[in-house]
Amino acid sequence: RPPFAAITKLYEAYHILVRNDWLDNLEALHRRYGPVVRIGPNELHFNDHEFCLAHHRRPDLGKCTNYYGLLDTLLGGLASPHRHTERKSIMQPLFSGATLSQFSATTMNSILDSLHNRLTDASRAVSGPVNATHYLWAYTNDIMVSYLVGEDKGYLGRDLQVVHDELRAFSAIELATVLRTMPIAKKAIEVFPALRQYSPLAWLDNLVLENLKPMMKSYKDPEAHHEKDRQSVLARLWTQLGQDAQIVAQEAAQALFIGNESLLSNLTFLLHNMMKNPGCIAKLRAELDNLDVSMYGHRIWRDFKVLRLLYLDTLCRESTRLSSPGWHRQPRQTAEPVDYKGTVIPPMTSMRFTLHMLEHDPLLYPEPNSFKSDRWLSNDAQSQKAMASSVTFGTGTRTCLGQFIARQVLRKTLAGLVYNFNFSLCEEGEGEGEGESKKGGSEFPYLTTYPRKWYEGFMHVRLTPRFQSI
Ligand code: HEM
Repeated sequence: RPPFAAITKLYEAYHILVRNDWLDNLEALHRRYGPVVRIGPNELHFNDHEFCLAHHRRPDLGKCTNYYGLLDTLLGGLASPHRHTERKSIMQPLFSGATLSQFSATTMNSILDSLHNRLTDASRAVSGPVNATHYLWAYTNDIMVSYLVGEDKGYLGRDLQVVHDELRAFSAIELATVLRTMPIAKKAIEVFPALRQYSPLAWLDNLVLENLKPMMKSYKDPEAHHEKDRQSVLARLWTQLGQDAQIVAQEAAQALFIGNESLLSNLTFLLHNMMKNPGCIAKLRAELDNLDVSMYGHRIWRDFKVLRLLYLDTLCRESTRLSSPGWHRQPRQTAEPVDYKGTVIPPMTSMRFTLHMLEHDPLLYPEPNSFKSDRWLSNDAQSQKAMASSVTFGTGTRTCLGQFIARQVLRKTLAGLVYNFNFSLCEEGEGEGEGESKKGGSEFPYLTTYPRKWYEGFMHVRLTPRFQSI
């Protein structure tokens, strides 16, 4: 089961790079063979929600380095649980607590103002649809870059198509697949690190290094010292991660890379789900109407109470559940043998599960492919179990570094958009400009996370302001 997978990792490469049917194939294998299937020479894939969650709580699990490719010296890919705990204890406070609250109440709000202004202009000036993918991409980059390097690059104020085309790191998943299925490609990058310059991560490395250099100078030369240079998250990473430029640059690039694309994807799903479920928009507006708009006008993201709205929260939870990408597995291994329902799994076997499959578990989420945000409203035992079993932001000790930022961005942005604009989805193809892609096969190609270049798809939205003056 399946014999080719037992011999070579090219089985995986074939289904991802050639057939482009990895998730469908995986689901078919589980239907045929049960909850455990072999997907590589030393790799088992599990579709057993309870077991996966319990297993991932073990403190001795390591990440499998071949899967995490270029991330394997960074927080997101460090194999050793001990080294990961050390690194996380340094990095997590920089992505939560006071640092995040300060950012959220100042810069994040200003960037939301910019998004709002730009969309207001677009909704008044343009008779046709807007390319929401371009807007959201510039917006998520403004958020992530300001958070990391402490400087607002103002992407939302520029030509949005140029920002999108220049900055989006396409084909990253293909690169990851090549690195994990063809170890020689990974070795080549280890031996010749300069090759990374030709990877989708190059622009991020350069952006971080460009900001790291003046900061390093500020530490070396007290004359060039600017206090601001030492307060950014990047500066704090620099001092706290042992002033190692390469590690700092790559940790920051990793956070930018994951953050940009996952926020874009999640915001796109949110808007898509709203437009497909207009009843939810009406209910959300009723909840938003309870806020006191006299203080902030229509800029309701400035009201911290937005982050406490229950219905808004359920919409975000449901949309994030549905947006879990099918390519993302969670491979872990341990030096101990593992008992799986009476069968002993040898030490160092790579044991994996796919977030998407657990997030679509029909036992926990009835009608798993439907957008049913009310499933998060109830307080009964079934809902509590569903809540506790959610793996949207990962599992065990290796949960998402950016989950607190992400939660705030999703809630504030959705509230601001729904409160201030009427929007509807254009038919596929309608509003597509010259040179824009429609490839990709799926009904809504813009929902693909980390797409290939030319296969990205764009979400076109018809937008009108809800209020006369905003
Ligand atoms: C809604 C948006 C997001 C979702 C659904 C999400 C999901 C995830 C998941 C499932 C993992 C675990 C990956 C694994 O174990 O292989 C993870 C890890 C990670 N995420 Fe996110 N993420 C989101 C936003 C962000 C943002 C905005 C950032 C940037 C600050 C970020 C940075 C990271 C990092 C650095 C890790 C590795 C953490 C570690 O291993 O300790 N994520 N994320």
